[in-house]
Order: sequence, then C-alpha cells, then structure tokens
Amino acid sequence: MVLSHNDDDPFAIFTRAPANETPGERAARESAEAEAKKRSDAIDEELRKEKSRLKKEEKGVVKVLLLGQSESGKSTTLKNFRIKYAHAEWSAELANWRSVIQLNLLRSVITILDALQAEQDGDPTDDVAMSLYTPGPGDTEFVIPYSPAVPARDGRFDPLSSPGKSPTVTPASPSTGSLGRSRGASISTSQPSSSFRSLGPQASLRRDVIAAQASTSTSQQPEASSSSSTPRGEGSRSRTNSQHKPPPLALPRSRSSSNLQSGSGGASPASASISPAHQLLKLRLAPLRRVETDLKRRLGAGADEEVEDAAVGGGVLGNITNDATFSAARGGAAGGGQLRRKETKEFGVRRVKDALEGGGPGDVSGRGERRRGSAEGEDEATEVIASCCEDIVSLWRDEGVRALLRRRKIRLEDSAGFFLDDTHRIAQRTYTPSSDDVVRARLRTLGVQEYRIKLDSQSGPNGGGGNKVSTALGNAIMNFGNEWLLYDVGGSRTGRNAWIPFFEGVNAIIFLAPLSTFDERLLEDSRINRLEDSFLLWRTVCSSPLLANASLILFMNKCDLLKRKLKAGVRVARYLPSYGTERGNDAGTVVKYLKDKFKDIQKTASTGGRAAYYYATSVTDTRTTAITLVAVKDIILRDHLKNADFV
Ligand SMILES: Nc1nc2c(ncn2[C@@H]2O[C@H](COP(=O)(O)OP(=O)(O)OP(=O)(O)O)[C@@H](O)[C@H]2O)c(=O)[nH]1
Ligand SMILES: [Mg+2]
Repeated sequence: MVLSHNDDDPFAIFTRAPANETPGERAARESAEAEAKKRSDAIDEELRKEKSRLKKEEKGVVKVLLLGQSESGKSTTLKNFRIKYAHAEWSAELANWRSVIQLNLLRSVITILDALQAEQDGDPTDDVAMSLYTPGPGDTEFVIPYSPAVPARDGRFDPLSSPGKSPTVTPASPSTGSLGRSRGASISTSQPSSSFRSLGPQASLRRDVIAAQASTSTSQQPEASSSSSTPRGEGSRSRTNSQHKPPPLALPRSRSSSNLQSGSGGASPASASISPAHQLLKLRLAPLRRVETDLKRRLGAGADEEVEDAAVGGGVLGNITNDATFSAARGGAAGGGQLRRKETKEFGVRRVKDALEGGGPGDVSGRGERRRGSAEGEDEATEVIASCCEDIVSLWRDEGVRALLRRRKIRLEDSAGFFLDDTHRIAQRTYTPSSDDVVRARLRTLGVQEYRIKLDSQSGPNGGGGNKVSTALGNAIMNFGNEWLLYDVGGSRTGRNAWIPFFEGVNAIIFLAPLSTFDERLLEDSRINRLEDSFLLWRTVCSSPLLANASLILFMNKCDLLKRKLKAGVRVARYLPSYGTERGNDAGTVVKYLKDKFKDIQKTASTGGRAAYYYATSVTDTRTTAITLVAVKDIILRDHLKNADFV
C-alpha cells in the first residue's frame, strides 16, 4: 500500500515522491514503504498481544488496599501477611530492620531527654508528650466530647449525625496552653554543626560520645547547659583519642527521685527539679541525638516530613470528600481563636525496601553499601548505642524519671515502637532483630507503597491453608490468588489524596480502625478525636463508588491496648457520651458497641447492599493474626470469584 501524501501535512515533504521519479524508482520506493508498514503493523500487533497478556496476568493477581488512619496498624498487617504467606523473603529481610529498631529505641530515649530538658527549662507543659500521651483517669485536659449535636439521650454514638458541625473540642486548660508552640526545648547537639559536616558523621559521632563520656568521668558537677550548648571546641576534640569505656553510672535513686518529684506540676525552677545525676546522664546520652540523625540519614535522608494541622491540607480523604465536618472545621480554623496548631515530626519513608537496604549491619556509608569483612556487623551508630547501654537502662529505671514522665503525661510503654524494656538486648553490638521486634517496630509510611507477594508454594490457594474452604476454592480457581498486590498507604490526613488512584480495580479493602484511640486526638489535627476520624473514614470508604465491587474487611485493631486502657480505669463514657454509663467498661462490651456503630455506618453508606466482615484484632500478635488472615484470604478469593461469575 502506498502512503498517502497530503500537502497540508508538514511532514509530507519527507514522504512525498520525488518530482522526477522514474517508474523503476517509484516501484522500489513503494515496495520499501510497504515493507515498513508491514514491520510497523507487526510491532503494533506484538504490543497488543503483550498488553492483553499483562491484563490476563493482572487478572489473576489479587489486589488489596490497606486503609486507615496513621498508626492504625496497616504496615503491621502487611508484615503479618508477609510472615504468613511469604515467609522466606520475610526472614531474609529481618537483619535489615536493625537501624529502624535502634531508631525506635533512641526516639524513646530522646523523648525522656527532652522531658528532662523541659523540666530544667521550667517548661510548665509538655508538647513533646502529645503524640505519646494517653490520659489517665482523672485527666481532663484532652477530653474531646463528641459533637453536642449528637444527643447522648438517644443512646447512639454517631459522629456523622450532625452534618455541618465540626467536632467540639474542649479548649485546653490554661495549664496545657502550649500546644500552639513548636516542640519544647531544643538541644543544639541535635543539629549538625559545621565541624560535624566537615568531619563526617561517623568521626563526629565517635568524637561526641568519647568527649561526653570523658567529661562526665572527670567532672561530677557538669553545668546544666553543657549538654545542650557547649560548642565543639579544641578542648573536646583533644579528648577524642581516649578509647575508654565509660563506667556504668550509678544514679543516686532516692535523691534523684525526691528531687524530681518535688516539682509541683507547674513551672519549676531548674535547679530544684533536676538532680546532678540526671544532668550527668543527660550529658552522657547527648551523643545519641547525633546517632539518631545518622540513622535517619542512613534510612533515607530527607525523609522527615512535617505533620501539620490538616485544616489546610484536606478533609478525611483529601479533596474527594465534601465532608461537612471538615468544611466546618476549616471555617472554624479561620475564625476561631481557640483552635490550636501543632507541628510535629515523625520519621517516615517513601520506599521501605530502599530504606531497609541501608539499615542492616555493616553499612557504614549511609548509602546502602555493605562493609566487607565486618563479621560482627559493627558500625559506629551501633557502637555508640552499645556504649550508652547502661546509661539508657539507668535512665529508664530511675524512679525520678518515671515520676517526671507521669507528671508530664508521657506514656512511652503504650507508644509505637517502644523498646526501652529490651535495651540490654537491642544495644548489643551483635543484635539481630527477631520477627517479633520487626512487627513491633514503627516506621511511618509516606505515600503509597506496593508489595507484590508470591505466595510460598505451601500457602497458595491450592495448598497449605489447611481449612476446608481453602481446599475447595483452591481446586476451583486453579492459579488465581497465587500472587497478591498489597498497597500500604500513609494514613495521615495530609497524605490521603494519594490513595484515590489505587481505588480502581482493587479486590478488597482491609480497613484498620484502632479502637484504643477513643480518648486520643489526631496528631496532624488536634481538634479531631482519632476514633471519630476512623468512623468518618470508614463512611467515606463504604460510600465510594470506586470501591463498590471491593470486599470490605474491617480490623477493629489494637484491642490489646484497649483492654489495657480500660483496665487502667479510663472510662469510655467520658469520651463517648452516647456509650452511656449503664454499659460495662470492659473490652467485650466496648468492642461489640463499636462494631455495631461501624456496621450501622456500612449499612447506610454502602451501595448495593454488600456485606462487610468484622474482626477484633491485635495485629502485633502474629499467631492469632495468622488465623485471621487465612479467613480473610478465603473471603477475598470467594468474593472475587463471585463477582467474576466463576462460581
Ligand atoms: N499494641 C499494639 N500495637 C500495635 C497494634 N497494631 C499496630 N501496632 C503498633 O503501632 C505502631 C503503628 O503501626 P503501623 O502499622 O506502623 O501503622 P500504620 O497504619 O502503617 O501507620 P502509617 O504508616 O503512619 O499510616 C507500630 O509500632 C505497631 O507495632 C496492635 O494491635 N497492638
Ligand atoms: Mg504504615
């Protein structure tokens, strides 16, 4: 076939026949053109076939989206999936989590150091504690009654029943009025100094720890400010050759306790509230701030993301929702003087795999390069942490410190990534994380991360499941379900817009709603109660037309923490007026009550009368979660096959 030559086509000049073309030349040209066309058609056909093959392949892949607010347990659920269905790959990766767990440990230590610093500075309140705070019985400052438009008298808890109303927030008492300020006392050692940059992180780390240890061993009465503001001058540098290991610090417990407890809850004079022993500890542990910076760099420089009040960032699900609560809240933010902003930072990564490749033993470059011949897997950060081990233990065990934390309402034990009780094990130079450590580790997700899991042969749909449904389905569906695509999203309000492109074509949603959060506020928007946020998000997910064909599975998560909280005496009715005082304050009753509320929302918001599946979970318990996941896998496969008219 001859290509047509159109004079309007600016490219026609390249294909136009020459003016003085002979018949022979013309025949040759036309033959060449026909050949080119044949080749082009063949390529098109090849591409079409490839596309169709990929489409067919993708058809056999089960796509699951893990949704829920930040710290709801999405990444932890994904870890459980991998433990259960891709165990070989999971085990091979464990060692690479070491830096993350070290970072988790340091985060707790630095929270304590910050609290000590705040005490020393006479800060009456503690912003630092906000993310870690769980109010105890009798605390009133963080109470968020749900919208008063929800009448307690009708016995229904429904934060969605009053469109246009923002959740009502009890203004903080004057004593907690510092939420609008940025994080409390900052200590200059957390910022890289110019000498730090020029010497490189490892040299600087070593110098810091040795200088701090040398100074504590020669001085019993360090200046209160020396840990935070001493410039790194020649004096400290001259001590860097000293390689001695510091003697364990003996804390005068009773004295330090009484000193710390003498603070009366308000501003306290620095000298009265911090004992010299604590000053000493603070100084000796100051190098850990540099280690923290180094570990973050290793896991992915620049991955820190500021979490800000989401009033300017988006509603419960970014821009796709016209959520009235959000609109009203935004209006309130503009006009109301009592709404408070809080900035906080939590380390997170966009690609866990990349981060982990730099996080195992032997990586000294911070770029994922492995150090050869490092049999014990030592590196500088590990070295510093190991040399600070006894001091960390002393700090955590000190009764005065515990009293200080209580007074500042910091509950490290209930916070994500708590490893202080395991310091002796984790601070070892040869530490290798266990599966349980990795499940408990906290690494915030940014954006959407995709995991392709090829089921281990014994756990595919045709084998291993060990229950009747699995076997029956396995026979029926052949290869379907051997490969899973799991999408793990960042749950912070500011990042929820990124979820939407992943809604289409997804087979199932596993929605994580942490029930223990009934008395907590969102970190990124301190006006919003966390449980209320989960309800709003659940409603949005149930009503999304893009998800109309997806199986809905709800994990009512963190039941272990809920139990612990209720046992400690925190009363649900105080935070959920509609719960009423006549109901029992035990986990069974609370879970049933909340489950009914989630069901109500699903029934009214869902399109097409589809069912949803509800599980009470504690996903850090991998054994029971494994059983739940077998059931979940069967549900997803069965629902998918029903939709696809295979059965
Ligand atoms: N005690 C307890 N801790 C849990 C449970 N589920 C998750 N965690 C812990 O809570 C922390 C946060 O869990 P993640 O899985 O990282 O939360 P996420 O939903 O992925 O959070 P983002 O990545 O910020 O969206 C981790 O340290 C988990 O170990 C639970 O059921 N019980
Ligand atoms: Mg996550």
